Amino acid sequence: MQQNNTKPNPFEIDIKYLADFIVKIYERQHKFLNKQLAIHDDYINEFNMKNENKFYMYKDLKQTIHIGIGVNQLVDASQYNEWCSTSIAQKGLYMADFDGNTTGPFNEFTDHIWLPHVQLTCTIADSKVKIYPEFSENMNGEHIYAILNYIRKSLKSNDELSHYAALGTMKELDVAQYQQSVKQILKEIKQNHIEKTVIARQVEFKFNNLGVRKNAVLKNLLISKDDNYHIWIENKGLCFISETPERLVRIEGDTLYTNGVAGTLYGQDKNQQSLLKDEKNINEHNFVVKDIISGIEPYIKEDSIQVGAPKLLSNTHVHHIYTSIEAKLNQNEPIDIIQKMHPTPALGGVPTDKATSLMSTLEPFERHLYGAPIGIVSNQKECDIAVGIRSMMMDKKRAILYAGSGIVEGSSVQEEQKETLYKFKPMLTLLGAEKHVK
Ligand SMILES: C=C(O[C@H]1C=CC=C(C(=O)O)[C@@H]1O)C(=O)O
Repeated sequence: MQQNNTKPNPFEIDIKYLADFIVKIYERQHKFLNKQLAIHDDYINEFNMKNENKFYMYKDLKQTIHIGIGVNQLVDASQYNEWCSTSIAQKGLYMADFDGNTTGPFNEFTDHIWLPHVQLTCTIADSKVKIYPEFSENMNGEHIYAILNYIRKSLKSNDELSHYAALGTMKELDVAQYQQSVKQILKEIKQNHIEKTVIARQVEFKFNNLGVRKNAVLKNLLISKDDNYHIWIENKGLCFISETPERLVRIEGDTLYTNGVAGTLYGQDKNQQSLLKDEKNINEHNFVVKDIISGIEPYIKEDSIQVGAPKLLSNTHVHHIYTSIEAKLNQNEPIDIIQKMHPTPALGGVPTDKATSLMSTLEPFERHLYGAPIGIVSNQKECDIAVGIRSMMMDKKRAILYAGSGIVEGSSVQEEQKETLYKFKPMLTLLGAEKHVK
């Protein structure tokens, strides 16, 4: 990243062009990486091969968008403190896979901080977007500003992409096995071994031979009105995409912010406020909040914790009970805190060990980035980390969608199956395929 501590000059665009601007950046990734200063052809080819389709976009709950193009360096999470001791302020994308087993499709990135060649941080104030470009030492800054300028000149709000629908067939996978698993968990709960276990399932959306228009899917993610994290991580054409309401942790200065999000009502035409009075959902929510608080206790100052009153968090397809939690840190070790907090019972269960081992014997697939901590980490000991639910892994031929729900006493197989079907809707909407779920 840039070799000085001064804030780079911001680049400004009108907010109405934001989605198109980012889609165009996505389409022109190679242009950002190609023209290096005085580097001969072989190097350029090798450089392009290495950086092929390595891109991320992470929009946090404060609407700040972080974009990364290419990989300049991968910092192993265990080297975090050494990285912090370098004087240049840097930030990058951190991801873990769900259970720390690094055999997933993004295995070279998991438990690493991905420092891109070009990083764009977009902040929104009034109706303007300020874009702060930063770039690695071997990049040409003038070249990057020239591409940004070129894109700005070519902008005309392009609605066409957002009406796109991917054509294909949808299939719920392993339904009988899922139903059996919910019954099995309910049995374990009755026998009092376990209070809550989250079980997930998958839907496959196979594209027809036209394939998928990735730039249209990205645009749909960018124009989504729901107040969630929006995540796109891509490596060699394989994309992990998530629209998640779950914050694991945000650390800003000496303050830690986290949320309990659990307890669900699905569908649009229901009395949403009733969720805040529903005993089963309140119990499920309380497990999560209690566990999060005990997880952060070693890291926070006594009596500094502020827990909000439970509120309704409403999205287009599903609504949750939400509790904000804020505290002052007594020690700031972001990576340790992330690893200690994950998985909260919103994704694992109570007690964590028993619930997660039951979950892994019952789910017929690896979770990889589904439910994993993903977010921005800086060497100034700040971070903003989401949990990768309501997500999909997409390539040219198909998308595998993931969603789960917490099973507690009083859960029913049909209700949980339906709830998860609604939780697939945000990803189906990005594909323009939501009509597949009635
Ligand atoms: C595991 C998921 O949701 C979790 C997060 C919020 C509410 C949940 C629930 O009410 O079951 C789940 O614990 C998912 O969407 O895949």
